[in-house]
Amino acid sequence: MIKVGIVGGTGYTGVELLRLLAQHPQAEVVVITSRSEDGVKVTDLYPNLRGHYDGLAFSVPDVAKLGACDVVFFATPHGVAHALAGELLDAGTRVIDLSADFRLQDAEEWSRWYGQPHGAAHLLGEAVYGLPEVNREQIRGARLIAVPGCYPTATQLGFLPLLENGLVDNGRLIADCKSGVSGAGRAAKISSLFTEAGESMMAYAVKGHRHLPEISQGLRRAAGGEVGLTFVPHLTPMIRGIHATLYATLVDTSVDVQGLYEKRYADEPFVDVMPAGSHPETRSVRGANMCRVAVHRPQGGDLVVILSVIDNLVKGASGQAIQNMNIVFGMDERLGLNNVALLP
Ligand SMILES: NC(=O)C1=CN([C@@H]2O[C@H](COP(=O)(O)OP(=O)(O)OC[C@H]3O[C@@H](n4cnc5c(N)ncnc54)[C@H](OP(=O)(O)O)[C@@H]3O)[C@@H](O)[C@H]2O)C=CC1
Ligand SMILES: CC(=O)N[C@@H](CCC(=O)OP(=O)(O)O)C(=O)O
Repeated sequence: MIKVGIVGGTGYTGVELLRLLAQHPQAEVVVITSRSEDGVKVTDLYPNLRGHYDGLAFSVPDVAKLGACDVVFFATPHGVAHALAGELLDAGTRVIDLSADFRLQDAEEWSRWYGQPHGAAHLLGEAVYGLPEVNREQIRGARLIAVPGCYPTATQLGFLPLLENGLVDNGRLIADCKSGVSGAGRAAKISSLFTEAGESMMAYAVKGHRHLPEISQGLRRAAGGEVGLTFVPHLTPMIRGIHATLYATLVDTSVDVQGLYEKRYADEPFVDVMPAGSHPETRSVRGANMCRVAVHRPQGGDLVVILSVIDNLVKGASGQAIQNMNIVFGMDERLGLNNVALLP
């Protein structure tokens, strides 16, 4: 059994880790932290977990206890993993970070976007970006994994086959993305109130969102050179889900884009290429570790539109984190991960 610790167990991604790990045959959660719920039983706060974590209570983060785990997930705001990851790695514990702390390879770029100094730049050299569809070999055996963000997962999986094959104008990429409100975390915020977000939709951070450098970094790697990306996130009145509508201009209109996507993802357990012209809905991935993509050529010209949907809390965070854990420890990548959505 792999002994698991979770830092940030009361937040949305922390609880999603608990929900998914409850069904993992090779992993046992032995430490779960919360500063605000210290001493509270997990099942008292989250009755949906009754019968699974009955003996487990939240405790304040303690490096000695966490360092006795085989792997520690960070489901915390940025900066927390910077402070603790080094000591855990020294203790021989693997670290899988759901925050953005180790996603950008350039510490200065990270500081610019996150508004604080990078707290662990010396660890960036060994941090592996945990997008299995790109980095599976590097993830195997890695000590430190940076789990991609939710918008970056949907956007990169949608664009990758086009960029890897040099099929589009890399300077004119557009990602028009919508997120459910759980993407903003569980902490109280006026913009997340039901009365604010429940019946409204808005774009935000059009001038520049912190996922822009992360997505661009991944797309540059795929394209083997510079890319020009416009990324506009939106908040929509749903709890879970990311819907990415991606636009690119083909440089060769004779290519079979649908066939290319089917081939690229044929062996990927968590990417589903739908029949050409499909309209994947976020509810078709709700609760599932799955990205569904669909290829469109609206006017049959040089415009290609890719639709990509994920559950932000599963393939966009906790499910992908567990997928990484499975690969790191050499297990079947699909263990504990249901890829069947809750709703049709
Ligand atoms: N929500 C989403 O869809 C996604 C989130 N992410 C990323 O995952 C991370 C977690 O997100 P989410 O679950 O939504 O966040 P939440 O705000 O819902 O939860 C944050 C958790 O971190 C704990 N925490 C806060 N500050 C500290 C601290 N200084 N030290 C230790 N623990 C702390 C909180 O508990 P307490 O205060 O009691 O200690 C809480 O359990 C973030 O970095 C987020 O950007 C990534 C992809 C998708
Ligand atoms: C709807 C909403 O607010 N979404 C969050 C992004 C989700 C996320 O958790 O991203 P990181 O892990 O990179 O911080 C936002 O736009 O900031």
